[in-house]
Amino acid sequence: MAPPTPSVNALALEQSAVLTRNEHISQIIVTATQMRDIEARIFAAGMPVSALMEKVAGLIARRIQDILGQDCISSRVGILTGPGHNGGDALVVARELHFMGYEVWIYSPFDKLKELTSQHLQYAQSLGIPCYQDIEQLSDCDVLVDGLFGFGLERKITEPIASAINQLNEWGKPIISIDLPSGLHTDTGEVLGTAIRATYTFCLGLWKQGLLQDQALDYVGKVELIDFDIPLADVLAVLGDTPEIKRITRAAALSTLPLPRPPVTHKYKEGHLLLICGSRRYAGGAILTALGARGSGVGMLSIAVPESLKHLLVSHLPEALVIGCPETETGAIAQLQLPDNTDLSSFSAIACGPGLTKDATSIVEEVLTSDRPLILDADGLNILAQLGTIPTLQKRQSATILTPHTGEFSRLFPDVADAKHDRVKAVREASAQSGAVVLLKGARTAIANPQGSVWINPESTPALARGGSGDVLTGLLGGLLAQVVNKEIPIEDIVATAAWWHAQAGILAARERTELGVDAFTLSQYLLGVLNAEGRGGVI
Ligand SMILES: NC(=O)C1=CN([C@@H]2O[C@H](COP(=O)(O)OP(=O)(O)OC[C@H]3O[C@@H](n4cnc5c(N)ncnc54)[C@H](O)[C@@H]3O)[C@@H](O)[C@H]2O)[C@H](O)CC1
Ligand SMILES: [K+]
Repeated sequence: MAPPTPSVNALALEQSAVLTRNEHISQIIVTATQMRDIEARIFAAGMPVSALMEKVAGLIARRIQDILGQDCISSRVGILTGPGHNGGDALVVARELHFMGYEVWIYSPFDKLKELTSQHLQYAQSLGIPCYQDIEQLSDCDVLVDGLFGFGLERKITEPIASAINQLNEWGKPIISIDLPSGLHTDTGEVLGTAIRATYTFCLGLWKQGLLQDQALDYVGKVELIDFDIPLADVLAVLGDTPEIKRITRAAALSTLPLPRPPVTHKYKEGHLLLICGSRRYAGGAILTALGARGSGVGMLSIAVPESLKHLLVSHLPEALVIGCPETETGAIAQLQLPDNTDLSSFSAIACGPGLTKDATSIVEEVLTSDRPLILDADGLNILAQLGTIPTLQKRQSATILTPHTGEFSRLFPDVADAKHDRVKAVREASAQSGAVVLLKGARTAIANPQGSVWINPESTPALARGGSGDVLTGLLGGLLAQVVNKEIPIEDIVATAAWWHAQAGILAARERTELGVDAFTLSQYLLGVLNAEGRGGVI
């Protein structure tokens, strides 16, 4: 008798469960130690190591076939094999590509191999696949598969492998790295001696932390995850209570957006953001921050600027309530002169800093005493650093978000780990010490909360490396925060969504205008295009 047809609900639940598992796996980032412990659980549960290697390498071989295309004859594939199971993976790939009809050549410079790796080498040779110890022998290959080292790399790569890797990089041929580009530290992404400059990196099972570090970006190429069905239970059992490090994914970012809006609402229910920004010297920063806030869809936007900037802001943002404040001789805000019957607690959130100059110290001190969720950026951060980051923030009870770039970060947190070496560690320490959510800008922006959880934005564009981009982010984040701050969403998730949204707008703009065409004003105009591209133009 045929098994009962699962009800639509059961299928939907199963589908949603699969999506939940896949979505969760795509967010998780692990260290080498965590990966080793997770794989140990799988082996302890009975999965033979050789079977897992066969499964993984089969998936890799099929992805390579997708990339090379079915035209096997024209592709000579060079397989670089190391002493461990990364090399084992590569040798299984060699065998499978050989059976698919590709011309395969192997580079195997190591004498001592792990047992399983040694067996695969022996079988590949028995099939007549040429095997060499000199990298020059593979100089005619069209594409190379890098199975030298994976997450087992423990120390600096030395000769003769270092020279072979440098030679490979000089050839400039496409290189597909298995798990990580050989030579990259699995956790920090630093180069251990030298490293393969990959065209593609097929990360196996779970995202390795090193692949998402700024210092790895010149080496990883286009990264993708090869999911080999690691049970989520095994992952969670190993990660346990350790604070998570997660990739900001599209699904996670979109889930935080205040969409769809309730059919019955009004402008004050959709958040009221107070921006405090600008000076006679930096009027543009105020405009760009305000345009970022406009792009967030915030219900009401108030902008406090020096009086001499008031008409300029009104001309750019007629919908905003522009508050002209008394100004210093240098053209900075001297006093926050809010409209009658309003004070700082009248707003859902406050964003303060872009273009302020350091002559607005008293203003930053005032907003720090407010009970509102507060974002500090640019000169707001420089002034906080002068006031003393930790002692100043320890007095605050409400949510604080800091959005420094690396330079501002080192001024704010001079005693914290070097943000250039290990951004995850640095941003975690800064958040724990300050009690603030800290967004450390970079090619891979990292966000930490005081409990040690970290979000990393895995995708951005060098097009954003322009003056004013950060101002747009501050406004966007402020507007988003003002809309959702009362919706029981963790502050770091809101910050992660703003970082994702901002980067996606840059990517979208660069796709249409090249990486040279994304000035900050243009960036602000592409913000809503991201949601349309995601098919979320206001409708789920
Ligand atoms: N765990 C598994 O069974 C599976 C792992 N997968 C793949 O295998 C690697 C991890 O394998 P492992 O053998 O632990 O490490 P590596 O392959 O990276 O090999 C490291 C190997 O090299 C030695 N070594 C370390 N540093 C150096 C150095 N600087 N110079 C020379 N030799 C060095 C070290 O002693 C090790 O023996 C993982 O990335 C996956 O690719 C499969 O995907 C699934 C099964
Ligand atoms: K590798």
